[in-house]
Amino acid sequence: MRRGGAWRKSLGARPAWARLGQVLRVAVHQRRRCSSGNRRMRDCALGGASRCEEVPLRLLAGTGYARIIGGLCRDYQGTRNRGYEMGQDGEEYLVLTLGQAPATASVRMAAAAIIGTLAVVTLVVATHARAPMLILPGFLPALAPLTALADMLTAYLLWGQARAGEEPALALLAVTYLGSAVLVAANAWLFPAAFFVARGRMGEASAWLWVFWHALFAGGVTAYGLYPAAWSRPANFPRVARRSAGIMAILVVVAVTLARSGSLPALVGSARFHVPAFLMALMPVAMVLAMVALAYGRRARTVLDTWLFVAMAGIWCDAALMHRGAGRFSVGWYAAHAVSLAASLAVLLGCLAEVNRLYGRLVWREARMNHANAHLRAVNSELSTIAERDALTQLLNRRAVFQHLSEHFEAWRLGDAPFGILMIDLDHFKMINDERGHLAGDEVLAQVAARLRMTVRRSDVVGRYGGEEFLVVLPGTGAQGVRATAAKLLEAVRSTPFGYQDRLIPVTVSIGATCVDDKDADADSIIARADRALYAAKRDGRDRQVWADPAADQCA
Ligand SMILES: Nc1nc2c(ncn2[C@@H]2O[C@H](COP(=O)(O)OP(=O)(O)OP(=O)(O)O)[C@@H](O)[C@H]2O)c(=O)[nH]1
Repeated sequence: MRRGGAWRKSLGARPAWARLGQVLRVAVHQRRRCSSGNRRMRDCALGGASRCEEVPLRLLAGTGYARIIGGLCRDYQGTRNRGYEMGQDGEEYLVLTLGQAPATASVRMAAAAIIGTLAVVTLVVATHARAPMLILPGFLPALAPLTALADMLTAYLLWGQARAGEEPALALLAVTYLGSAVLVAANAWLFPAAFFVARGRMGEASAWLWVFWHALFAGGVTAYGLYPAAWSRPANFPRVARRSAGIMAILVVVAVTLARSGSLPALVGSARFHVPAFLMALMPVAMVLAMVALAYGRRARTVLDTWLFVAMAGIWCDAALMHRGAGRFSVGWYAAHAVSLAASLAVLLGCLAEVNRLYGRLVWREARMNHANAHLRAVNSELSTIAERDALTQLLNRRAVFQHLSEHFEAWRLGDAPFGILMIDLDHFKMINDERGHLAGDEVLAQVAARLRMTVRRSDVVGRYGGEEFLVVLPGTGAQGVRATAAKLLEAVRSTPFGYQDRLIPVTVSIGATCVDDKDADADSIIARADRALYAAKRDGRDRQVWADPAADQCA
């Protein structure tokens, strides 16, 4: 059974509880989306036998990615591997481009409002389209560069998106926009009296370039709309990008050459731009075909497709107004060019708005993540303190001090200087507990610990090894230094009694001292030796140190 194979595979490395939570979140989410009654969407449900289970999954639950994957499922069935890349840890991550981000309700409403406005403007202007207007020679030279620039920027934006997601269809669209920019520029360049003094056939070349430009744009968008989802593989990206750029370059060169050759039928009659009826009839049909391709080929559900739909609607209005107008410098002609600039801006501005919106979300998400990370770091450091420290004395606990000892032992084995240790035990501590209570005992322990810590060097390691027993590790210290330190500690504890409430409690300690030896197999054997010395110190009368001689005097 194919169902859910990839999902399970990609979830496989995670703990069972995390997998269950993730699967449930996706299932709940997709069921919610599927409840709209749309069969295709229902197919996307976790248990459905659609192709959406081929969508590799690396969900970041609660970040909105589930929704996007739902959108992908619905809109791009069978687009296996598309828009994904392998992370360093071998997991697949979603790469979201504008060609995949689903259009939000507000984007759709804005697009619908713009199309409505365009339709109304076109209807109103169409009734006066034939009226002649003042001849403004600077109009086209001013407008066309803007249109060409908008197309070029759109091409640049789309190319970036295409490369990021390795989407061949987006590359095709980017190349279409680039070709369109070149033809717009050529159309304005060859327009009579725009840049050159008018002569010859009254700018036939320019008129034909206008036709080629519209035909090429409609053709490119249709190809993008009908681009088979099954071919949308990253592996196809370089080939499709190269081929479409090559074909577009040939088309543009052919269009400019043909337009300039003078071999095409005249479009401009009596100094007026007049496209023959058959061409004019073809033009809106081509636009409508492109819109149908967008609506049914790609379902126009993504941000990009939505704005592309607006652009096509604008160009349809442009062609209709040109058709209704009475040639150059009529109301229809002026309005058509203005609408065509608006159409060129549609995708650019729409996509920029989306990029801004996504950037805003990214910034917020990053801020939230930084905050969460800071919190995590604080909790981690608190946890490691709890794990390492003894709550009563704030010294290292037994595990941590033993860990330090083991590390020093390993370092010594690898050639570091020898070290010594002191095993320190409070004398008759039971009596303090029995006579003054456990709270007094606790207080004495804490104060002794602080005094031990203060007496030794910063680099020495002091830990609470047991109830009233402390372990001190003295790195880089020879026998003489170890003995001297033990003497200092005996004196530090003995010299000043410890205060508890308004009483002074005299305390002494016994110390077993030793240093690392060649015969030591591990840290435990040093501890055992120090322990024996401590026992001897207790036996010999307490308040003293006893040196446990290693066979070979490493510490000398
Ligand atoms: N208040 C307090 N007492 C503790 C703590 N840990 C261990 N003790 C007590 O320390 C005492 C240790 O008693 P013993 O092992 O007989 O040692 P001692 O009385 O110091 O006698 P010597 O070591 O032989 O000098 C016991 O009464 C333990 O209950 C602690 O965290 N707080």
